Amino acid sequence: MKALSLRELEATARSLLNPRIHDLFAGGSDDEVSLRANEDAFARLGLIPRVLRGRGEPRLDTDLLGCRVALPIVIAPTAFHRLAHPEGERATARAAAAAGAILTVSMASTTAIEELAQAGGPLWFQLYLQPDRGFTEALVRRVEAAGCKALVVTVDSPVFGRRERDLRNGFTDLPPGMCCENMRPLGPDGERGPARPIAFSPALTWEDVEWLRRTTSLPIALKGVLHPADAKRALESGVDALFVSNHGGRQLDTVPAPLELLPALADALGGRLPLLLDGGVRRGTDALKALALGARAVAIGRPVLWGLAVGGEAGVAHVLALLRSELERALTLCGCGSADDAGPELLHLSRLEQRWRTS
Ligand SMILES: Cc1cc2nc3c(=O)[nH]c(=O)nc-3n(C[C@H](O)[C@H](O)[C@H](O)COP(=O)(O)O)c2cc1C
Ligand SMILES: CC(C)CC(=O)C(=O)O
Repeated sequence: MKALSLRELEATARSLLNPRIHDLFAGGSDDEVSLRANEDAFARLGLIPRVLRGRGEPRLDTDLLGCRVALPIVIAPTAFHRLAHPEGERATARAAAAAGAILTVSMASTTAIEELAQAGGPLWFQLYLQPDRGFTEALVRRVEAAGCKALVVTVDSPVFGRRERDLRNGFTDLPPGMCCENMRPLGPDGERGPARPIAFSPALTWEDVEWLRRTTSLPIALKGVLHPADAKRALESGVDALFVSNHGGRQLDTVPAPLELLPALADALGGRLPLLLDGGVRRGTDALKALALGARAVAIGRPVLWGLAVGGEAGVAHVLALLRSELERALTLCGCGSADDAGPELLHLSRLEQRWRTS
């Protein structure tokens, strides 16, 4: 029987996965306060529907960084899909292409970007800026040549978060035969060298982002900008979008849920950059709440890994189909014909929040 919800799918994935792999995917950093906060924030925010608006069947298609997509739900970058299913990222890419959804390929993908491009769907590529600019530039050229439509630069990882589940389980490395395929430098004849480790650098600055801006004409999204002052700074660096994300609660712990930080970021930017949100999106109503608070789209991380673990390509297709139909239903129940109709008036804000937002 197919899972009726992402929660059911998560439970099935848990029963199928090796517990160390399950923990690697499910876990957060330190006390996992942010991890829990992400889902809780959606549950705590209520929706107040509008009625009798006659908007008909809702439309989900939209534009994201120059890509026409079938739904405002993006696949967030997650590492190591081949640990979830033997076909790994290839299965994810095929499911995303069939659904008309963007797949953001992780820099820690266990499949080469050229192979994923064969699925034919729109791809974004997630980058950790490496201190070796020559390597970073070569990788950017490689993903440009593969046809990626945007770069998603993750900026919340000047050091890797401390994930105690992995330390307890002794998970330190990928099994033999698997590596971060895009970290293998291409030689002059196209042969691939050994994979380099991904470097996390506390020395990176806005100047590195500006260097990247000068180095590529691809749209650039910064992932993990949470402070309104940084959002304003991002405008000056010439980037094209921000991912409001706490890395699924895996980097700095006790960072509030992105949903709670979204209004202040939207206010700071005043519509000058599109915002995407990830962290804890498990229902169509969650996506609707983020859209109502000003996100252009949401992204999902772990649900895709659960789908892969349970059913490979069909499992990921099921994840996207469930969220799609739930979002359509939520929009219809709220009297919306599209995400454009969804605004903060649909949200049950506390009196305190209402006063703050109107002051
Ligand atoms: C197993 C796993 C691996 C991840 N790998 C990456 C990664 O390689 N790069 C990155 O920027 N974010 C990575 N993330 C964070 C996701 O892109 C995303 O921010 C987060 O998973 C969203 O929260 P959700 O899992 O609750 O949907 C990873 C998250 C998980 C759970
Ligand atoms: C292995 C890492 C590069 C993937 C990551 O960002 C994460 O696990 O959160």
